[in-house]
Amino acid sequence: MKFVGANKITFVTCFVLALSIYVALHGFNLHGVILSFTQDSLRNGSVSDQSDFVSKDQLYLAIDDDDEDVSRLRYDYYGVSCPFAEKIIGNAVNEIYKARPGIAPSLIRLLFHDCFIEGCDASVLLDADESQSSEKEAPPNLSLKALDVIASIKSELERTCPGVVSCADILVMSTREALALAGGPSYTLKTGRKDSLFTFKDIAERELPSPRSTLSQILASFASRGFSAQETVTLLGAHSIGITHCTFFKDRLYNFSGTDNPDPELNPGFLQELKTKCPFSASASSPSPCPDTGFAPSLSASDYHSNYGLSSENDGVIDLSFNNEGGPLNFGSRYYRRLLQNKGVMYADQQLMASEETATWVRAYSSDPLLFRRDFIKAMVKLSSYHVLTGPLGQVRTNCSKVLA
Ligand code: HEM
Ligand SMILES: [Ca+2]
Ligand SMILES: [Ca+2]
Repeated sequence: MKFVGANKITFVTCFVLALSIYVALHGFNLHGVILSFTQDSLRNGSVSDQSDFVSKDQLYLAIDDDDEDVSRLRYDYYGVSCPFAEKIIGNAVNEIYKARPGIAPSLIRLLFHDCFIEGCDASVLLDADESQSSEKEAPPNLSLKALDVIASIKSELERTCPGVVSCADILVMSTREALALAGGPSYTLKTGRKDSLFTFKDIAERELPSPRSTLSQILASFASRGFSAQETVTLLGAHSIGITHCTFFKDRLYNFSGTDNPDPELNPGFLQELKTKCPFSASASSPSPCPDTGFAPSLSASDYHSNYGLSSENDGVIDLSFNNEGGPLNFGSRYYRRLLQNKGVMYADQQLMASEETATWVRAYSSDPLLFRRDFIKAMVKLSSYHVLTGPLGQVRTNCSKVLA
């Protein structure tokens, strides 16, 4: 019996070995395809300097551009270099989620804010240093959470496979796990993202959509990143979990567009409910003062904040899941049903009803949770792969908040 057992082990070892050789060859063949494609374009004269001495890596660089990056992500990218990476991330998210279920929406928002600004490159996680101020300091990012979750998973992975798993990949994989725990759909993800060397505070401040955006602003901002109107409606379904601070919609309750009256579009019953949770305060009519400088909103300060208000510490919050209205499987659909009743919390949310095209998708998702889940998977996979750094571009940080020296 012992002998047979040993044989079995030898057989398994050989099989695994053969499989990895096959995978290695297969990988090499794929590289060959890229090479011959490159040589074709060299022959066609699109790259001028043809040399027999050009190494594979140089050729790789020669064909590199933004559109090539996504195609270089792979399933099981860490299969050899860190085989338990996905397991470690999954277990960690599970453990943290038990104590803090709020990490699910917070991670989803963190992913959105990272990917939307210069792609999914963990640029949002970097601290300020001598050479650059941090994206985290941009007003829309001041209310981000769960950065500590990524940091703690990163340090666990650094103990197992030092310097291997990028922060950008940890963010997309952790978010996928958290979303599934929160009742959202699950999906498979390619990996191989690299981390940026830069953080983009000014771009984040300018380009993250404001809760006071109009539909055309929202659609333009998503369209410039390749997302259709339908995909934009789909992604906003993430607003069916998590929280929103009163600051981001309080003007709708007390002084909408300087009228001293509520937003006439708001459902009257819902208006009363929101007023109870977000009582009138001096800052209701104009966005709150800068907490870092402490000065009351002067003209320039309120201009600064009118794009994206800042939340103060004693600001109330609204539960976007409304006590899990409709049950966890209503992830997404409940958001659209609420929009149909004029119960969008932010002005930007309710704007999805402002055109026939987007309203059609709101109606479709409100009545067909499975359609929503299918589309949400596609949109999240697309968002998670938006404008990634791969191959020789970027780096793998060892600490997610610091560029590798
Ligand atoms: C027009 C586009 C969007 C605007 C204006 C917007 C704005 C906001 C604002 C102001 C908050 C409240 C933050 C707070 O009070 O702490 C929020 C929360 C959230 N957003 Fe968005 N968002 C947009 C799109 C998205 C997208 C595309 C996603 C993901 C796919 C997303 C996911 C979330 C989640 C999950 C939360 C809850 C966060 C938490 O509980 O920590 N948002 N959003
Ligand atoms: Ca890129
Ligand atoms: Ca980014």
